[in-house]
Amino acid sequence: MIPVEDALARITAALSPLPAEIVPLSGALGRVLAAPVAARRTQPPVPVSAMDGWAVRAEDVTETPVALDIVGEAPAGLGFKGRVDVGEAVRIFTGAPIPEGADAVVIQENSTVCDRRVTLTAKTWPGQFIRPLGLDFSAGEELLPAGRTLSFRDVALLAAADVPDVAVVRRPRVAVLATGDELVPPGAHRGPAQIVDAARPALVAFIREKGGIALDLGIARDREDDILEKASGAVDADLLVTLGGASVGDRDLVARVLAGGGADLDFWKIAMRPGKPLMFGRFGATPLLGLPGNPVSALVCALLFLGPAIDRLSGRPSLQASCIPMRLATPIGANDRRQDYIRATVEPGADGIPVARPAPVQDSSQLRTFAGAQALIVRPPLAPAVEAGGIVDALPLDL
Ligand SMILES: Nc1nc2c(c(=O)[nH]1)N[C@H]1C(S)=C(S)[C@@H](COP(=O)(O)OP(=O)(O)OC[C@H]3O[C@@H](n4cnc5c(N)ncnc54)[C@H](O)[C@@H]3O)O[C@H]1N2
Ligand code: MOO
Repeated sequence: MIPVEDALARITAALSPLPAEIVPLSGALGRVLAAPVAARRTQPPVPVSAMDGWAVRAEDVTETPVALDIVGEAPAGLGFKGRVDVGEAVRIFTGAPIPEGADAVVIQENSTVCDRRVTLTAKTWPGQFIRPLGLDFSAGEELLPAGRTLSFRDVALLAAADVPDVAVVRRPRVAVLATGDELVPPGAHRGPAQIVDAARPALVAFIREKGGIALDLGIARDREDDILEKASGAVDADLLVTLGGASVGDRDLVARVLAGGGADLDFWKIAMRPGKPLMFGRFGATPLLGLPGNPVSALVCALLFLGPAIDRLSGRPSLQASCIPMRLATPIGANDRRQDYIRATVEPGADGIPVARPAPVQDSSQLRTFAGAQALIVRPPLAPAVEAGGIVDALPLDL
């Protein structure tokens, strides 16, 4: 059994970011930049007004009230073609270029208009309510780094910077294959003791949530030919994830069968609970992550290993949540040699430290406590017992 950190390091070292492709900005949300993006224009491209009001020479408005001649209008996107001379004002709107000669804007709330004259009732100073050239960014400046997962805010920035398309890392294609004679898909006709395949739909969802493309290879029966045939559907995938058949039972065939069919295992079994029989290697040219069958084991391993694997293929730094200190609501015993991930709900703590309440039973078949968990308490190998009120490390899930 290898430690969790070693397993993670071996998985990420065996994978590299996928090649880039160009996508229009309309399809860029959630994609990962393959290269830094620079602004293609300066914003604002000229000094502009930040308010609706009057473009003036500040030195004409040092004493108020003062009446100025209205000599024109500066709409946004167009501006006023002439200049503002001594004793003159131009009607201006938010975003419009500041006319030549003007160096301040008086907001319209501080003005009254009579005939072709405006009376200003508030003093101003050079630069007031003017957005200088390049206030936001300048052409050629790097706006976003490679590896950035694009948010809707980034889309706004790139659009404003006149960037119509971007180079992003190709989406990882991740194939998922469940194994087991006992499994039936949710909703299908089944025998009284058959088991519903819960982990495969969960993995498909997880892969999508991580920005990958899930290739659902279905359920393979516990037969060599079926496992090999279905696994061969991953030939174009960037990663093959299998579920189950990883342990020592007579029907736990996955490692054996895939090895016969060209798989090369780097490791098999890690010092972790749940999730001991985790495998990693290659099936032909395709990287292979073999998750244990117990559904909570499979999905905790997905969080800890599949997530970072997809991040690595996607060319982004791993977004894995890091541990934070939490206070224990109930005591936990000393740990053995496997790093433990204990499902817990979380309550606010009086001193600001969140309080983690471990589910009383931690069987790796119990999906309800997994769905309801807000954190996984991480117990390193051989960690001593902790009393109620003691501090533990925990990985927040979706607090
Ligand atoms: N004698 C031993 N038995 C077991 C050991 C061991 O070391 N010695 N390890 C246990 C641990 S820990 C785990 S985890 C499981 C994992 O074994 P497998 O990967 O071979 O999993 P299966 O036997 O195929 O399945 C286990 C269990 O989970 C159900 N299952 C499988 N796939 C799914 C799915 N897609 N959705 C929902 N449930 C699934 C399956 O029906 C079994 O009930 O082995 C322990 N045994
Ligand atoms: O590792 Mo198993 O995952 O303890 O149930």
